Amino acid sequence: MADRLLVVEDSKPIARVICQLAESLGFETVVASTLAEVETLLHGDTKFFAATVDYALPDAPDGEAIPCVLSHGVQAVVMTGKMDDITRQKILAQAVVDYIPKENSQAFLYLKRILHGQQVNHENGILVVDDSLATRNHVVELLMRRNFTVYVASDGVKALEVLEQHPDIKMVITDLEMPNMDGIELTNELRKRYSRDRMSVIGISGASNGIHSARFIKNGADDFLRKPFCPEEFYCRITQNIESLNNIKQIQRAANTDYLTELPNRRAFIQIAQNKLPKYAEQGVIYGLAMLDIDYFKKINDNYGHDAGDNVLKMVALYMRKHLPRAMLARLGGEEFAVLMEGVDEDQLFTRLDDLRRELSVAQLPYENQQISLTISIGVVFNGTGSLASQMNEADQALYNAKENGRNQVVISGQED
Ligand SMILES: Nc1nc2c(ncn2[C@@H]2O[C@H](COP(=O)(O)OP(=O)(O)OP(=O)(O)O)[C@@H](O)[C@H]2O)c(=O)[nH]1
Repeated sequence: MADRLLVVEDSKPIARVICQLAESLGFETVVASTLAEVETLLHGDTKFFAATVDYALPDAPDGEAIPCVLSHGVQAVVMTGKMDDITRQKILAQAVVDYIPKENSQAFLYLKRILHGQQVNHENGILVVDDSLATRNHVVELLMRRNFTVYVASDGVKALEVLEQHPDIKMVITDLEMPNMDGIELTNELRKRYSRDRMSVIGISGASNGIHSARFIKNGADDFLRKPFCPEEFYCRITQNIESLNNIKQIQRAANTDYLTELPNRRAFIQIAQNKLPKYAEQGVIYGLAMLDIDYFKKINDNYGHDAGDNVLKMVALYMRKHLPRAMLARLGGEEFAVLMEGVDEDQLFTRLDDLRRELSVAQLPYENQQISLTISIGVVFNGTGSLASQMNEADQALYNAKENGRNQVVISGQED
């Protein structure tokens, strides 16, 4: 069921814009235009994930809807036309997610970013390291408001233990002075274990000069906060660092994924297989490497068009996923795919690949109003001994033999006769 967003807003056009952007994020929206309506809704059975709260309403001109929403355990993002410092202080003194001045259309883009963050931030684990319980609790409370998954440790040594147990942690916020292992030593240790594209480190210190920020950064931290910090600055730095980690992850994923089939591409296959082969040899794991190619694929493009060809490539990838759920699959390029499968003997591997071949050979792949039939050829190396490149060549040679022998077959290298 969709999460529900309460939109507290007396201007109908603004409420409509907020509802549209919230619905584009998958929220179900309920609008209230007065404090009285808010109270009625919150006393009812409807559960709300969060609320956007207009600061001034006809029956609540001075932000009275904010404590009302918060007292019902609903997170509030405040939208305000008032920009003065007293209003800002008054809003920030309450446990709101954020406040957004309604100055221009940027405000709505920012709101969308905040709401999306509230939906997905639980996927981001953040470790807070501080020996002061008061500071730790303050930072934890700020992070919880933004729905992050939060862990705590009271010094560097304990922080490393927590990190071992929770691989989902993406960010460490660490104080400088702590017993056993201080923030600088911890940052150093973290950088030995986690690269910058895997983990973000933010240092915190109360020192008034700039020395500590430079020390943190030079020891591998990504950012620095000076105590006392205001919630706005804190959130800006956290969000920016988390977003850049997630952007790097997305770029890495795009660079390693075939856009059409969403299988790993050649680069990813080679990288992963090159890591796996020495481990298989070391641990005596049995495995097979196969090259798979669609027969006469050019004719499919010629007869049905390039889009139909693309669709066939996607369908073949789906059949491969179905028959080889535990194998590593990849589209190497064009109409050529690769399979790396561990823990199966030669007969089992042959049977799985041949089942895939057989099912595809009798399938009628639908495309628009047409049914497309095809066959595939597969070349396999079982428990190869050479480098990945030489095993791929060997599998390619077996594939070539499968094509030469009439296509629509699986050939295991060394068993051609
Ligand atoms: N639709 C589509 N076609 C592609 C794509 N990449 C490569 N091709 C086409 O795949 C075809 C491959 O043709 P060939 O290498 O001659 O091989 P084939 O027709 O499958 O013949 P055999 O492999 O000998 O059975 C070419 O026509 C390419 O244009 C793609 O991403 N989408």
